Amino acid sequence: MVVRGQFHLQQGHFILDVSFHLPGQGITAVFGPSGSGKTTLIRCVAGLERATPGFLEINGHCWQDESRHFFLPTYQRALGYVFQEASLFPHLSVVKNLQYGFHRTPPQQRQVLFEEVITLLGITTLLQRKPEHLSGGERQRVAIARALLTSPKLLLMDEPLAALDANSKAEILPYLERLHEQLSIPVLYITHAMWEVMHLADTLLVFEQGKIIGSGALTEVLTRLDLPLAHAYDAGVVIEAEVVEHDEYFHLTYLKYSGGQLSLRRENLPLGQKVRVVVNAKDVSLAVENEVSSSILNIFPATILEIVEDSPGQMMIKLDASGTRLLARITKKSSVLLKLQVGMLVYARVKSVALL
Ligand SMILES: Nc1ncnc2c1ncn2[C@@H]1O[C@H](COP(=O)(O)OP(=O)(O)OP(=O)(O)O)[C@@H](O)[C@H]1O
Repeated sequence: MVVRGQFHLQQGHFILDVSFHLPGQGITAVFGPSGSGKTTLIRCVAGLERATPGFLEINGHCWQDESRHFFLPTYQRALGYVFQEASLFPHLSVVKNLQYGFHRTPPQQRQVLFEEVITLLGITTLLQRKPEHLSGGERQRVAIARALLTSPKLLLMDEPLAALDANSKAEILPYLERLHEQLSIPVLYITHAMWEVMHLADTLLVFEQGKIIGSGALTEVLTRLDLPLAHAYDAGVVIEAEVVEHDEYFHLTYLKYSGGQLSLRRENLPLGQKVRVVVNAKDVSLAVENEVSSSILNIFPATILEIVEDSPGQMMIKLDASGTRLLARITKKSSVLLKLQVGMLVYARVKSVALL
């Protein structure tokens, strides 16, 4: 199951020139500076622009193939589109807004149940309200539900949280996470916020000046030292882990991940719960010996994969800690004093692990 495409489109001075091959499920975050072409890509995928050459196939369904002059118009593409501002019909109640899309999909093509989507987005108690009586976060949850109820083969989300305040963003994220766990629809998710990428993305597409400069699994792309992301202030990695133990005496929670165990401040989470944690490059220091006298709890043996100058006087080090990628930002002076080299075994000391 894959989503693959290729578009070439000129608009004024701007040229979109991309080709991509993405997993057929999960969330692909589309990330890049303003004006780099993210919305243009989504418009091509939706059939709102006709790129030539152009090709698009969604899990075996061809929507465009210019080599045989084939272009499926937007209204025939089974896609859901969620924008920054939820565009609900103001005169209809929430339930009528939802039924509108649901009933337009022939019963034999429906892939989701009405009740299932309402429960998933937590909107059961909002059904009789008019959109004007909903908060921004609630409106956006209804907009997502409405898009899902059309049984799309692809969900396009163009900065769906950008217009919300911090509280509404935090309120809606768990619903997006659930959507991601429980539905197998591929999602293209445009955002400017690294925080959202780290929370939600499985795959990352990085845009610059109309081109895709990086694409692949989230951490693989986040740790590519030739891309700007690994040199941003908040550069870091995401680790998928599971809660395995709580230590009441020391007020710690232990997480298991593919490379071993991590501890963090006691969190009220059930055992077995899957979580994501972020380890920022600025919170990782390196030692050439394992100092047992250190106050740091999370220390991992790791091999240096790459070393590059990050900014004047600062180095970015890419590490492999038993199969898990880490980034460490250290001073150039420390790098010279420790005689760091590619292939060397070091100890990565992680000062802080943040639960997402
Ligand atoms: N109809 C058009 N005619 C000419 N240029 C256009 C047209 N539509 C978009 N552009 C230009 O194409 C470029 C890419 O725009 P696009 O909206 O895809 O960027 P973006 O990455 O989504 O930006 P943002 O993050 O600010 O939404 C911009 O330079 C924009 O000015």
